[in-house]
Amino acid sequence: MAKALQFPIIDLSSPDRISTARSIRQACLDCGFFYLMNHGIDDELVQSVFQESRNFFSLPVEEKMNLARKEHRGYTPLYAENLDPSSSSKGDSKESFYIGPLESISTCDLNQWPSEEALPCWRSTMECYYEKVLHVGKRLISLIALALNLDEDFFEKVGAINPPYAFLRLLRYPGELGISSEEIYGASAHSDYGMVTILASDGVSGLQVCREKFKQPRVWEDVHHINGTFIVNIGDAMERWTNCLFGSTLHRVMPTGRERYSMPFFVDPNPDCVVECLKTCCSESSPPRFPPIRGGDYLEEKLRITYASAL
Ligand SMILES: O=C(O)CCC(=O)C(=O)O
Ligand SMILES: [Fe+2]
Repeated sequence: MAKALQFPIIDLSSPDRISTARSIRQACLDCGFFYLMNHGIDDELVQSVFQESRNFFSLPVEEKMNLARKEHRGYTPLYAENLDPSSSSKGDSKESFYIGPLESISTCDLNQWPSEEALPCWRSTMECYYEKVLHVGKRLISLIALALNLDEDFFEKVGAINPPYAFLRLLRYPGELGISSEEIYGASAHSDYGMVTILASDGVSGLQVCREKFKQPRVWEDVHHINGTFIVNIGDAMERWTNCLFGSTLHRVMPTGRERYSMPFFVDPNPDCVVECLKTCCSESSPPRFPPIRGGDYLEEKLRITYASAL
């Protein structure tokens, strides 16, 4: 049995930004995960996105495959991804749908959308949620900049979020899994690749975190759902910027026998932005641990490994 874990709760509506930034800093130093409350997105909207997600995943598989993933947008079937190729050769037992930058943000819309006949409110619901959660992401990133003793618009100035490069991913983990000789994960152990991830889940358990990724054996702790909050975690780009001061924490989703829906929103750095160690996070005794890298190059390489290794 995994131990249960309680992350700090950050109140996004607090007028005291300095104190909020201080709490975020502590959460990022401790484990890189926290709950976000009073984020300003109505639960009614979140529930309608879950409902539209259920509507999509219950379409016949041929119809879903008409929207098969291209340019990182669209549908990926069960077992098509493997987030930790070292732990299992079979892919992860989840299906997903990715929505990238919208027409209003990006010069070209590469998204794929289900037909209006099949799912009339789908696109407008997803676009509405995407815009709102992106706004939350931008507010969080300016608080993270403050938490790093930087100007609050630091990540804008270095081109990380203008234009923003964020992906909403709808996930469905089936309840029933067939018999397999290998251990099957809903999502195998990984850290997220971008700056920050904002996760909504339907409350079904399964998400686990390993707070010390370099320690063996790994200790996994259950993450509880708190109604009305998002779970936020730091991704690899932020780990590289901060020279591991803010670590990207390993997490995974274990099958529990119950169907589960979740929707992570990944705020990745703009592909042209160079992610390099912040001056405030290195010194002679603590030199940069990673070379500078274009955000796009890092993401492409991680996605290539994720999809290449699944059967
Ligand atoms: O489904 C979840 O709760 C987490 C999913 C996740 O970690 C991911 O997609 O990166
Ligand atoms: Fe993740």
